Amino acid sequence: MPMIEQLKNFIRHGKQANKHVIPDNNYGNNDRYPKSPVEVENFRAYPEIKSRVDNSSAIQQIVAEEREQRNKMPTYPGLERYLILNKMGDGAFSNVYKAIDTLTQEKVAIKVVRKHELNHSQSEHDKKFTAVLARARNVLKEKHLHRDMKKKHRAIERSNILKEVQIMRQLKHPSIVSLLSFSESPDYYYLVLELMEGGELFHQIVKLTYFSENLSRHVIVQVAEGIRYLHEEKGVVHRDIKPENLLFEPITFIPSKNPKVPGPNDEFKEDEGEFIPGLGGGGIGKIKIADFGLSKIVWDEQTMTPCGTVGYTAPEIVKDERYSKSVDMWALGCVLYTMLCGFPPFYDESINDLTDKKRYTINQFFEHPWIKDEPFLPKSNLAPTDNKNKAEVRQRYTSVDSPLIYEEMLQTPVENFRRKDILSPGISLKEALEVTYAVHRMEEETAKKRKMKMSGHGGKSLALNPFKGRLTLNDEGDDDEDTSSIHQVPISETASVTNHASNEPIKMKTGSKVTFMQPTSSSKRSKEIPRRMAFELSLDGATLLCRRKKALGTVEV
Ligand SMILES: Nc1ncnc2c1ncn2[C@@H]1O[C@H](COP(=O)(O)OP(=O)(O)OP(=O)(O)O)[C@@H](O)[C@H]1O
Repeated sequence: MPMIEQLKNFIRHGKQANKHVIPDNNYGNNDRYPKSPVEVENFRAYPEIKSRVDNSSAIQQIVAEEREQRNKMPTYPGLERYLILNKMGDGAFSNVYKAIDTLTQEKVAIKVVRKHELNHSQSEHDKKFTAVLARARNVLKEKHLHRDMKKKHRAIERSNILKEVQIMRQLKHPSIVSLLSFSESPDYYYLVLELMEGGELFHQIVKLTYFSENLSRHVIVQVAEGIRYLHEEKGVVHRDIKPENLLFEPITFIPSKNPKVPGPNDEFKEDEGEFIPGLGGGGIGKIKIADFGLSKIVWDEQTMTPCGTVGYTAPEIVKDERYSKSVDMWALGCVLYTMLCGFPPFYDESINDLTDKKRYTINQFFEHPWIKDEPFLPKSNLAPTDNKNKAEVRQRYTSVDSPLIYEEMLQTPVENFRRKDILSPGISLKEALEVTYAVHRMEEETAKKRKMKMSGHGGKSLALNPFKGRLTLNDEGDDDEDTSSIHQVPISETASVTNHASNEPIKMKTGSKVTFMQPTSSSKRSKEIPRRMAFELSLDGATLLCRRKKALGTVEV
């Protein structure tokens, strides 16, 4: 055992044995160490180190080492109960220390938040904000507005800490760092947290180059469990899921017994060691979500209704994407990508450029080299069926390969490429997935509508016409007949879900309104889909349809 650890053990147990050994105040103060003859006696009496006591020079060395270490640690009024060991990390307004609770002997992490910096623009965070303000001021040219914004910012930061505490207090889950206690002094807020000795997942990704699929799955499932708890049980959206905010408990690293021999084109990867399902690998055991500084409670946990005054919450607020659970789901995907690849999906040195890297527009998609540089794909200015294009592709292809294959492929009916040996007769995987997505979307849209209705803003509520028959999902435009904004689910052209009761196909479009249409309706919305009989899927047990059936009473689907 390293000397320093032995001393810590001594401090821990020695304190239990005799309170006078370690005074309960002045961390970093040399008086904390046994100096008086009585204390030295106590020190010597402690059995675990008795064998070493005879070697006084060794003890002195231990004490000197620890003193040196401890002298670097700051002292905080109100934290006398804790023995601060070392700094584990920091944030914009905080330092996080590893410490020992001398009452319980438990190791903890203490996040010390500087109130002063919440009130003065000294931090990096504030400097950035000042720069933004300067830009805003140039635009606004209104000083009083600038002052208001600044004040507001400080108030927001302060309330963020308290909000973080308020949210964390309610949480109890194996994938979430627990808040053990909260206190404050005139200058600081103290958050005593469950200690995650491994630190940030971020560093481990860097260390191991990237993670194997097994390890990535091990991590992401735990994070997802935490997110599910936050979203489904607590109505909380974290909003800052990233490898820096995912902390881990270390496990012993066991070097790979049969290291994979890398191929000539394989990227170098650090050995991540043996992986044990359920336990972990790469030194990573349990994973927990930390840092709730940007979290929001979006749902009332009791009523499971949107926060805010029900009935007065504007749809914009209810639907606000910044508060949406999908924000965390997006981040979850980014974390998984980062673990598997070793770099994030979106990155740029410049913050401004980075914020531009968001989802592709459809035109950017077509401009991507992976699409654009493929010579045999039809070009956007040439429809795939365009004869000129066909001729061009044909000419290129036949010049490099067998013209026979090309001809053969052209003549082979598409049907022949369908795999008939999977799933139930007549249903392809693609169709199955498309139906799944469509039904999922329908459920989401219905839930959204219900939410809006509950908050009193479902003005254009679910005006379901109880006509037995085809089901269409219309856009939010309610009664307006313009169908230009209706997005067809891919399925609509290729698949249908049969209503077993009426034997009518169910037609699906995306959008937030659900309306039953007369089978014979000539409305623009209900563009007929050729009835495709490629597959049938029983939706008798589908929640959405069952609910609807219940609501309408007369409709059988
Ligand atoms: N419970 C913990 N156990 C171990 N280390 C921790 C713990 N909590 C925080 N840390 C370390 O301290 C760092 C900063 O903590 P945290 O993110 O909570 O602070 P913050 O002030 O909110 O940071 P930021 O300004 O980056 O949001 C973490 O990234 C991590 O390295």
